[in-house]
Amino acid sequence: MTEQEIFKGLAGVPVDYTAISKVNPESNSLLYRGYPVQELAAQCTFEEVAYLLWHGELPSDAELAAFEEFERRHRGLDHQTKRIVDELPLEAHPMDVVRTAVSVIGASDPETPVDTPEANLDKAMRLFAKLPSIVAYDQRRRHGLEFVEPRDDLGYSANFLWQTFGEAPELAVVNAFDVSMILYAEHSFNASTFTARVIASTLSDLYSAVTGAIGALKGPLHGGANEAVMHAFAEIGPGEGGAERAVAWLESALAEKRKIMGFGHRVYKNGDSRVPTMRDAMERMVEHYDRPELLEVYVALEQAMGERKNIKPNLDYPAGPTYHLMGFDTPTFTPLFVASRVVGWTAHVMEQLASNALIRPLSVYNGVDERHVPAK
Ligand SMILES: CC(=O)SCCNC(=O)CCNC(=O)[C@H](O)C(C)(C)COP(=O)(O)OP(=O)(O)OC[C@H]1O[C@@H](n2cnc3c(N)ncnc32)[C@H](O)[C@@H]1OP(=O)(O)O
Ligand SMILES: O=C([O-])CC(=O)C(=O)O
Repeated sequence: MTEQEIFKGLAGVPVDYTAISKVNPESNSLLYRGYPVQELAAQCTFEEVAYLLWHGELPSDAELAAFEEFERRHRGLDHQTKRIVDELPLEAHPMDVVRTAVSVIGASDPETPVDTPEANLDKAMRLFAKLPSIVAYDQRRRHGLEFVEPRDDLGYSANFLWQTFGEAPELAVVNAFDVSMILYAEHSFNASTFTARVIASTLSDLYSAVTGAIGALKGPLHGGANEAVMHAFAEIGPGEGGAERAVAWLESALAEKRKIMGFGHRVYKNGDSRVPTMRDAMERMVEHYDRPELLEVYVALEQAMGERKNIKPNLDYPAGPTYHLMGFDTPTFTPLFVASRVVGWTAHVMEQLASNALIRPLSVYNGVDERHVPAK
């Protein structure tokens, strides 16, 4: 038998072009439509960045105003979606809830089969507007709290925090949250985006692509890692002496051959381009909530992981503690990632459809040789 080379996990294999973002591990940079993500995080709102990712250009004042008006008008949750969310068990993982809610929205939308670029953009913008209501409400219902109606005098991030906590959020918190949304929005052919593109390539619909992408994001090797980071912090435990406990925890986790969540990356091998910006936001939140012990654990674990394995943090490492400080429940962290990445997923669905080829790679068979059912 001749040995045929295979590319396990498609590692290092380019499978298509994209004009949406450029991940460059050599220069440790990430560009959205040509703009460095750090500049966008410093100077733009998440709404502007979403517009950029979908349209390819930053919006003019009039374009932004029209998009913001659309987004604010579509924030509410219809009765049917709310009723179905209410029927799901309170123990259901929030990723399962958000996946189901997107599926319900798709099943109820008469436009689902219409796949013109205009119809898909409209669906993408409506999903973008509705996801905060779903994610916020799911966290609240687990605490026995009612749905909080959106406020159309607030921008996307301020309203997201308002709908989750039912209190007017402080500006510093809104800014840190907005930065996290911008950083999470897009990252080329990661596993969930590739899933969305595979689904789109069969000429299925945009909601199916997003539903599948949510399933792919849930896993701890991908988006589920932001939640898993906080499980590690919980295992390390609160209180004084966090740095020593973090190092001891790491030693035993590595001895048990556990993967340390929030570290490592398929593409970046010298650190994730988004981490310094997210870490700044996290440090602002540590100061804002006066929780220096959390930063102590963060720094100790990062340093020990560098010394023991020479593996650097990815975006999920600073994002997890940031969301924890803001008051989000740990299982809500990955749905926050969904609310942001829906922009990237839907931009990729539209890009895939604009120049589609069915995605269908080959496999190399290594099962038993041909054989025959014995004659009876
Ligand atoms: C937003 C995002 O989705 S970013 C990714 C979030 N995921 C995580 O944080 C999960 C933890 N990280 C990992 O599991 C990995 O680093 C991945 C899945 C992200 C990337 O994996 P790959 O590119 O396939 O790297 P691979 O798994 O081959 O790692 C190479 C070596 O580093 C080790 N390694 C990589 N990451 C880690 C980690 N987080 N903890 C411990 N060891 C690790 C591997 O065990 C492997 O060691 P070996 O050669 O002795 O077997
Ligand atoms: O690119 C990846 O493989 C994972 C990642 O960082 C992301 O999706 O943001």
